Amino acid sequence: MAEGKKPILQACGIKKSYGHIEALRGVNLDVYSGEILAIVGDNGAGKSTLIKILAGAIAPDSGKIIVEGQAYDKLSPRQALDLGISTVYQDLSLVNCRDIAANVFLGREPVKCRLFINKKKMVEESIALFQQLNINIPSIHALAGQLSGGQRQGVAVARAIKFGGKLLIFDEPTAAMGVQETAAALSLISSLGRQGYAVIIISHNLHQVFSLTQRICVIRQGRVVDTVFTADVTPNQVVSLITGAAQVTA
Ligand SMILES: Nc1ncnc2c1ncn2[C@@H]1O[C@H](COP(=O)(O)OP(=O)(O)OP(=O)(O)O)[C@@H](O)[C@H]1O
Repeated sequence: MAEGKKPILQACGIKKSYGHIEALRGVNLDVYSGEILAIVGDNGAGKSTLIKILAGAIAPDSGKIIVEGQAYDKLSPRQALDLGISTVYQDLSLVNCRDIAANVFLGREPVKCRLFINKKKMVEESIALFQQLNINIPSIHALAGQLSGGQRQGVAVARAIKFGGKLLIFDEPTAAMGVQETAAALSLISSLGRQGYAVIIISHNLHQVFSLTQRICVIRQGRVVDTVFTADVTPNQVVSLITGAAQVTA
């Protein structure tokens, strides 16, 4: 990345086994603010294991996670969130029977007079956030259960950012979305990079990876085989890195 720029997050020598399966065999990764980085690899390569470790959902067997210069052996989910690392789940994290503002503030509602939930503040701040992120929603008072997949993802992103998210992780962000929703979700992710957030996406869709990212980290059998600038490679080269097939040159 840009010379002199410090990574917001580094994974150093991360190893993780499940019984005799070595899911990660010493993974190194740097992530920078303002970049969208794809992690690609075949099924079972270790992508999900890596992001679960970064998000504090599982602990590595060894290695370090360095966030803004501070090294950790492992993170708890709470610690990861407090450090600004947020995984954006489109389905699991919203309460369908509550409205959008309630979902943005879920569990961290502002109070007034030390007693009452300050709904007005929640609504105003949610509206401002959706404007900043250019997310279209039918109404701030709509219930989460009435939203499309893309809009739900928007609410999840708004919540992550509202509570200090600096590195947003998306696992297959457009899986199960229609064409229009996919376009809106990709445009939102793109704008996050432009606004200075760090973004990691896991995707099997190389077309998406090439249209969205600045760098691509390829994982094969638990190892990072290469991290490349998207502009410097072709999709075929990335496929070769994923599969380990030798490059055939004309
Ligand atoms: N909880 C678990 N228990 C046992 N083995 C696991 C567990 N989670 C992952 N693995 C194994 O670890 C390896 C890496 O899995 P992981 O889910 O990280 O791969 P992935 O690259 O995300 O794959 P996919 O693209 O299919 O989601 C695989 O061999 C998988 O079977």
